[in-house]
Amino acid sequence: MHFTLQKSEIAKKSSVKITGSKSESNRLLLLQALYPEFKLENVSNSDDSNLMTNALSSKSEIVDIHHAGTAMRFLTAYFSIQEGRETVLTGSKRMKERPIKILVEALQELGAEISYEENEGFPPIRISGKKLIKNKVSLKANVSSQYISALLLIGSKLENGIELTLEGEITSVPYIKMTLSLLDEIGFNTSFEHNIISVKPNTAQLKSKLLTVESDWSSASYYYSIAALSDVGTEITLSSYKQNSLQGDSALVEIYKHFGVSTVYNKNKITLKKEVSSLEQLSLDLKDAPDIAQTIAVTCFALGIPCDLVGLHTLKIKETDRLVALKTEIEKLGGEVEITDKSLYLKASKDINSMVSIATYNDHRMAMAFAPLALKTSLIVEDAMVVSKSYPTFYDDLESLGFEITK
Ligand SMILES: O=C(O)C1=C[C@@H](OP(=O)(O)O)[C@@H](O)[C@H](O)C1
Ligand SMILES: C=C(OP(=O)(O)O)C(=O)O
Repeated sequence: MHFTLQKSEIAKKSSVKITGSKSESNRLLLLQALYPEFKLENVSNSDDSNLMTNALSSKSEIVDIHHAGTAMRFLTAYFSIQEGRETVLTGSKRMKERPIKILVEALQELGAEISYEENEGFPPIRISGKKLIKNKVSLKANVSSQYISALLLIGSKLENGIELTLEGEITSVPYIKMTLSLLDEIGFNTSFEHNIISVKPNTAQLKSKLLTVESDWSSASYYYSIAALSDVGTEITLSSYKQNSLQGDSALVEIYKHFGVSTVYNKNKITLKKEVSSLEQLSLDLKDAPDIAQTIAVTCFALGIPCDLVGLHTLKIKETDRLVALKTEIEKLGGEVEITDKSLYLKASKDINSMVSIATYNDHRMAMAFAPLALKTSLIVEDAMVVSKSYPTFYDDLESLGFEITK
């Protein structure tokens, strides 16, 4: 269903409670399935986390994880060590185009039995769960950090733990560190030095524990964009966040200072405040925070600020080719964009075309990144509920700020 977002004004002060981080939730759900002794709170209510929960308790041979990339990668590792269980792990049409060979080969090297059901290197895959004996493997680290996190998550269950040697440039590093920090928090021993990562085997009895998932920083990015597009003095309070986040997208705090958005931490809340800014152009390397590239590109377009974004080599294999999708949709609105396989350059623009229909390509972040534009002009968001992949209540929360949305 398409939603129309009328040109809107938002309240001077508003607040929103955002669901738990999808990335933290999907790691912790898997770890909880391996180690039932701990409990979780503020788990993400996203489709992807619900799919993860259901997949982990599924008894059927075919497990379909739709568009959920982290679930696909993490569950490939998980089902590889479920001794005696045969699983066909599949997903949406797009999931069948998202590569998994690097992870499958690493698991096979450790002794896993995995075969391709359709195209070599891509889901669906058939996994015959067994005990993995080996513990050392090398893999390419510049395609997706999710392969590395998947291996680390099961590492503690292997007889001798796991030791990974990462080849080439390491991408999306904060997501790897998040995995290690969560393992540390539960009580495992991990290390990450240069290009070697290890998780020691689980020997001692783990203590039961309540773990609280921090709210999602990628979801917060849309409010940073809204604040950047708002009048000076506008304040938006978001919960529940912490200053020492495990999520790399908390880089938003520094990045949005360029747009005049300051962040004040108060207990478990952050307040974004729009101040005067004189930004003329922006250059950023987003290899550590790929999921906020769309948000930042649209913020710059809305403000008529040229930007040069690099480190975007992972964007082509996400929910859609996000580089092509951004170029196509920003150009419909009147902008001019140049892309390569790993970068995006947006020229300065003055006018924004009105009532443009934004295609979302089964990508939640396309819908959410363009929605703040309603502060500048009316627009249509196609297949608007695509947002449920990570943030099901997105439009209700925008309405609470003052956005006028015709559903
Ligand atoms: O591990 C994770 O939770 C994620 C890692 C990142 O993927 P890549 O490492 O493929 O860039 C990110 O884009 C994705 O949304 C979530
Ligand atoms: C890339 C994303 O998710 P995934 O890879 O888990 O599908 C995302 O949420 O932006």
